Amino acid sequence: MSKVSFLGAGSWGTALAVMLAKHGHDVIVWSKVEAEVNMLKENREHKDRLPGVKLPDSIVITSNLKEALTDRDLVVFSVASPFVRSVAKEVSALIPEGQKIVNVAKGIEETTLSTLRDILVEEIPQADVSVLSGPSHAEEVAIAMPTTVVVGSASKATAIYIQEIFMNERFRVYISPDIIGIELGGSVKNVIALAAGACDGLGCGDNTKAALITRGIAEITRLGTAMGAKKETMGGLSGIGDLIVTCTSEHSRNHNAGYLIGKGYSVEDALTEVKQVVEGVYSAKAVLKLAQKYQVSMPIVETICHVLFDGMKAVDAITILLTRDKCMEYPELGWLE
Ligand SMILES: NC(=O)C1=CN([C@@H]2O[C@H](COP(=O)(O)OP(=O)(O)OC[C@H]3O[C@@H](n4cnc5c(N)ncnc54)[C@H](O)[C@@H]3O)[C@@H](O)[C@H]2O)C=CC1
Ligand SMILES: O=C(CO)COP(=O)(O)O
Repeated sequence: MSKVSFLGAGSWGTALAVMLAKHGHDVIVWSKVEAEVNMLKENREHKDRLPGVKLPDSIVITSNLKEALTDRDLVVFSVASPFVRSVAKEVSALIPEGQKIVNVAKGIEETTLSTLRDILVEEIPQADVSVLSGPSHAEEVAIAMPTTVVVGSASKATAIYIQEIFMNERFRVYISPDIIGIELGGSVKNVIALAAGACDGLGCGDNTKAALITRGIAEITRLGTAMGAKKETMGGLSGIGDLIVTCTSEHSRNHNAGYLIGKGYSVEDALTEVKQVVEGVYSAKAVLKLAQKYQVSMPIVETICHVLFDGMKAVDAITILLTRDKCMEYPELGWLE
């Protein structure tokens, strides 16, 4: 059994911690948020995020970083993307050479366009940093609904090490060397899910949702392959798999925020209403800047940015997307003349 610490005790960190503890691992959960630590200690339950899911007695909750980071086999980064850099800076001096870290958050840093793993590698250069992603809502993982994810790592041995820790009869873990593909899929799908939610809020139908998912994965694939990701990963769990669940699930924070925006809420009001982190809002501008940098067309991302940041109405966004210049579905196919 392994010694695993979680940095970040939101719904995802808590759900994974509960799962690992139930499978016999020695689990410590740390949070920067004092109120969260107190609530978890007092109630042995994350009342805000995962009501009804009891923390096994074996889980240690702490606000002491030294306690959380001494002699651990694996450190899981489960803070929301806007806090990955600050937490990484704070913990770096306590992380030993070769420490295995796995990031489970999804996002792109707006100011640097760095992926979250890039941030961890930059701030904690002595660590061996991997990623875990896929269609996996915390609410379902916490109650052991069958779920599949993929771990991306530069080293096959590390990928297998992390796979061994997380895998159980209800949580299947695949491994892959395509770290950038996994990270981009997980980050960009949140932006597309905002659009899918907005369409639902406007009362659009299943055709619209299918169109967004299909053209969404086309955009993710264009950006991903331009940045060195493999096409296969875009058709995998961290690509189309996560895009489908985020665009369709009642649990999705991004879909729910988009839905409210489609209903006419301001972005601010929608975020207040959803309460938990809506990563697509934090990543949208970064994804658009990446599209410009790599000169790929991402019309859905561009249009949702106008809705989020320039006051465009969601209903007008649909017209704009549908009336763009006529084009081929996949221009690279061409015709043999
Ligand atoms: N909730 C889910 O079903 C899943 C979430 N994810 C990803 O995991 C990440 C975390 O998501 P959730 O747990 O849902 O978010 P959440 O909103 O439930 O929790 C975020 C956590 O970040 C930490 N945090 C908040 N403010 C902080 C600060 N100032 N400094 C340091 N840490 C702070 C806290 O522990 C907080 O609970 C996100 O990137 C999300 O996309 C990935 C898969 C599933
Ligand atoms: O990434 C997720 C599920 O795989 C969570 O998506 P939301 O943040 O939209 O809930």
